[in-house]
Amino acid sequence: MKKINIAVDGPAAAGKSTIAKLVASELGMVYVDTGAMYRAITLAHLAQPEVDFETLVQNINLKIVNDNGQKIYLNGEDVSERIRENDVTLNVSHVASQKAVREKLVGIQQEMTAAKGVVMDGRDIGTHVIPDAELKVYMIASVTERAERRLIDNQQRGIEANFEDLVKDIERRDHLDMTREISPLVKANDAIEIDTTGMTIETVKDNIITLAREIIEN
Ligand SMILES: Nc1ncnc2c1ncn2[C@@H]1O[C@H](COP(=O)(O)OP(=O)(O)OP(=O)(O)O)[C@@H](O)[C@H]1O
Ligand SMILES: Nc1ccn([C@@H]2O[C@H](COP(=O)(O)O)[C@@H](O)[C@H]2O)c(=O)n1
Repeated sequence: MKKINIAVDGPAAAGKSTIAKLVASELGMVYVDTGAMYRAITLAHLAQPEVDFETLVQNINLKIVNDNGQKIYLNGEDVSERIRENDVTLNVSHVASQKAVREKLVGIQQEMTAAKGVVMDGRDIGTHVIPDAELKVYMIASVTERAERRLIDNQQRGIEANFEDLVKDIERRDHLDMTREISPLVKANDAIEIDTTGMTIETVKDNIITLAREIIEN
């Protein structure tokens, strides 16, 4: 069977991680959530705001473990849940705009995808990390639907949230991610756009599996 990489990009809370995880599991591929990596560096920055980004990333120990999903360890500590909290979410787009941070993480991500067989989600996967990915998906949904989904998500994780603040955060983060100088969020020319507004998780997953199987089997 042909081994492929799948890039899933799109704005905040569009459903990228949920769908990427399910697709990877069904196709026996490895799932990688790159947003978690930027969040982990943000956590390290919040602990040492006086350290410049170049020094910070040189001295960081980031470990990604695929264990029915993804776990992320920062300097030996499992921070998979901690990185979802509001202080990290508020600061992550600023940290992700730094050249030293992007160079470090894109390098790690390209190593992870070199042997193929990866479903990777993020903002610059199809445009910069794996521009030769066999399948690229650009996933979008209306801001209100994304905020409603994230509200439920946060409530389930025990993170304080309200709908209006979530709309503002999603719009603010999308704006920063789409207008930054290095690798802004943009749809790759050869990506297939899927608007998941009003679609179930199952339907979105099945659509991508169909697209992937066509490539794998031909
Ligand atoms: N098609 C869908 N229908 C309904 N809910 C969905 C759908 N896709 C995802 N969700 C839910 O929306 C929430 C946000 O999804 P997810 O975390 O996968 O988005 P994301 O694009 O990876 O977000 P971020 O980039 O901010 O990490 C999750 O709780 C997920 O279960
Ligand atoms: N490839 C990526 C992935 C993420 N980012 C930045 O991280 C933030 C958090 O990502 P989530 O997917 O966990 O929401 C995101 O808002 C981006 O600022 C990135 O730059 N590139």
